[in-house]
Amino acid sequence: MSERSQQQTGRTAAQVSVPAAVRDSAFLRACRREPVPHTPVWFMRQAGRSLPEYRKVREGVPMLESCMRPDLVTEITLQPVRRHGVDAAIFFSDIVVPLKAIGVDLDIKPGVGPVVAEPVRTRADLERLRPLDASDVPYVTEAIGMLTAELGSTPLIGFAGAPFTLASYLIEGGPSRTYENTKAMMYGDPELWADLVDRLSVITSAFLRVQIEAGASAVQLFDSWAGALAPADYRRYVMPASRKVFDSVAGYDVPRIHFGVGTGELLGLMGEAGADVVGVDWRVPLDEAARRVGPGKALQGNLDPTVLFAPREAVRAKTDEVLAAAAGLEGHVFNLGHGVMPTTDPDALTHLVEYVHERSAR
Ligand SMILES: Cc1c2[nH]c(c1CCC(=O)O)Cc1[nH]c(c(CCC(=O)O)c1C)Cc1[nH]c(c(CCC(=O)O)c1C)Cc1[nH]c(c(C)c1CCC(=O)O)C2
Repeated sequence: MSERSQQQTGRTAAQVSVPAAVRDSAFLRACRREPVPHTPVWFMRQAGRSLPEYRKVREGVPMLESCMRPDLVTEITLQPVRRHGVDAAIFFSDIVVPLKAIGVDLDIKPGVGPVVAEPVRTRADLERLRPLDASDVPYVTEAIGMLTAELGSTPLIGFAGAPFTLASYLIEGGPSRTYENTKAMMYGDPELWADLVDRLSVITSAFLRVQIEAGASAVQLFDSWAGALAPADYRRYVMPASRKVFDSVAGYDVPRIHFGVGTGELLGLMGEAGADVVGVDWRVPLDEAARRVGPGKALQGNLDPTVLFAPREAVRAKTDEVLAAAAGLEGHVFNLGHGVMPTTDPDALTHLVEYVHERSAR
C-alpha cells in the first residue's frame, strides 16, 4: 500500500476488514476455494439496460453523470440484487471513470462506448495522465459507504479497467476491432508504451484501493480486449503492468478476479499476473480452463450470454453443461462468459440464478 493512501485513510491494509457475515458468503468462500452451500452466481453487466427499472432512473441522465451521483449509483447497483437474488453486487461505474476523474476529456456515447476527445499518441500526451487520489472520486467512497450499509451480508465487487484495455481506448480514441494504433505504439515505441501502461497501472491501483477501503470485498480487473494479443506479446507488453495492479492490492483480505474476452490462450498468464480467480468466456469449457490456469485458483464463468435468448429448457441444458464442467474445480463462481446483453429478458436471468442455486445445492 502506498504511503499516500495510508496518509489519506490513516489505515494499513491489515486494518481494512471485511465483516464476518460478508466474508462467509458463498461468493467469497468460492473465491477462496472453500466449500460452499451452493455455487454463487452474479452477472457482468447485471446492472444496466436489460432492467426497466434501470432505464427509468437513467432517463435524461448521461452515463458518466450517473456514475458520479451516489444516490443513483447505489440504486442501480442494488437493482439486480433485489430482482435476481444474485450472490454479489458489482459497483455501478465504468472503466473510464478514473480517467475522467483525473481530467481526461472523454465521454461515454450511448450504443458506442467510451470516446476520447484527444487520443494519446505521443510522449507529451502522457502528461495528461497524472496519478489518482481518493479526493478525485469522493462520489465513489460515498456510494460504497451507502451500499455496504444496504447490502448486509451480500458482497460488493469493486472493479477497474486493466492497463491494456484502458490504453486501447486512450490510443484508439474509442472502441476498436483491430487495435491497430495500440499495437503500432506497443511494437513501434516500446518505451512509450511501457510508460503509458505503467501510468495506467498506478491510476488503476489507486482506484481499486479507494473501493476496497470504502468497503468493496472483492475486486475484478477487466482486461476485456486482451484477447487481441498473442501470448508472447501479452507476457512482454501487458503482464508487468497488470501484475503491478494485482500486487498493489495483495495486502488486503479481498479476492482479485481477472477477466477478458477471447482469452483462451492467455488464461494461464492472466492467472500468473496475480489473480485469485480467473474469469473465462464461453469459448473454453471450465475443466479445460482449469488445466490451463493450473492449481490454486478459482474460476468464474462461463455461460454464453446469447444462450439466454433460447427457450428455458435450452438455458437449463447449457447451464447443466457449465456446472458439469465445473464439478471438479476447487472454486467456481457462476457467471456469463461476457456481459448481459441489453435486450436480454430479465426474467431469464432471475430463472438462471434460481436454477444454478437449485442444481448446485449441497
Ligand atoms: C470494456 C468496458 C467498458 N466498461 C466496462 C468494461 C469492461 C466490461 C466488459 O468487457 O464489458 C465495465 C463496466 N461498465 C459498466 C459496468 C457496471 C457494472 C455491471 O457490470 O453491472 C461495468 C463493470 C456500466 C456501463 N457502461 C456502459 C453502459 C451502457 C450505458 C447506458 O446504459 O447508457 C453501462 C451500463 C457504457 C460502456 N462502457 C464501455 C462499453 C463498451 C460500454 C457500452 C456501450 C454501449 O453499448 O452503449 C467500456
